Amino acid sequence: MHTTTTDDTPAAVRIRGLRKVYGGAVAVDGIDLDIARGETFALLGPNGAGKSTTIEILEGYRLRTSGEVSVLGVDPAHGGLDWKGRLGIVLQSAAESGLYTVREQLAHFAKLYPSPRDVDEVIAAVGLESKAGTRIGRLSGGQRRRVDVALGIIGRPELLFLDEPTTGFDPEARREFWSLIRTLKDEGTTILLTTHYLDEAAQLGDRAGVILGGRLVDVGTVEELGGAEARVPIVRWRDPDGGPREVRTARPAELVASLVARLGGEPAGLEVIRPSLEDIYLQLVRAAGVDALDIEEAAA
Ligand SMILES: Nc1ncnc2c1ncn2[C@@H]1O[C@H](COP(=O)(O)OP(=O)(O)OP(=O)(O)O)[C@@H](O)[C@H]1O
Repeated sequence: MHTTTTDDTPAAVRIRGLRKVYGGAVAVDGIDLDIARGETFALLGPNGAGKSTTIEILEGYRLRTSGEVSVLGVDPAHGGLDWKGRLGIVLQSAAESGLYTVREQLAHFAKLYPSPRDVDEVIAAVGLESKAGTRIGRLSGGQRRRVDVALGIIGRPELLFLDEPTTGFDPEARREFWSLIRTLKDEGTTILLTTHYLDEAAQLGDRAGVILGGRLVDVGTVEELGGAEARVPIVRWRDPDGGPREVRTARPAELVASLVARLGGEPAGLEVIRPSLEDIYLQLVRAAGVDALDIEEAAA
């Protein structure tokens, strides 16, 4: 039977004052966060920001230095097998055996859970039907990543951790993966996702948080992140002398109408841009002074 939640904790994840220090280096520096049951939360941040460390503490893979953490009502540092069976985990890099076929590996893991999904359904959901009988060691990088995702969902988890799940996916596979995640959401699965693909966060996340230097610098719905100011549209055009112009205005239509009147016709190179989540994220990262290499990697 599917494990029902008997604890009375309203949040799936509750984090207070979380810190992790490796040697002398602070990787996570006082994070507070609640993730509601059934919510999909996207954790964003450049390389080395502390996302994986945070997630791995929640999964029970790493011990925290200090702070309070509760995952499905349990402290992950003391989570037993029952608790682990309620989680689905897709690590950043997985180490599944290359010797087994996709179907064998999934069938093996399915046996470890009280109420697993059907192996062939999961294989189809991650788009590996044609590779079900192939040894994992002979799959491409993106196909192996799909096996990781399949292993993460085979146990019908209440809470699914996805650490950069679509790295290496081709664009079509990413869209198929998004539709799989929407199905899991509809079934009530709580999902904590890290990703460097901002469109993925915008597509899937009910809320998102940005971690910089181990601190959560902003949390909000995907529509709210960065604040209203960051979302003001940008109007760009070229003046008759060729000079580029750019104005941010909440009333772009008014500005364009006045430009048309002033220039006596269509402004050259006219663009009205509404900042995307990626633009807003990059503004946040730049404002925090994170170096350019990390920004480029994060946006890549
Ligand atoms: N086992 C470890 N020992 C020492 N330092 C570590 C260890 N794991 C991570 N760190 C350091 O902690 C910081 C946060 O790393 P973490 O892997 O959590 O970042 P991240 O946000 O997941 O990055 P990425 O996007 O590259 O996966 C980094 O400075 C990293 O070098």
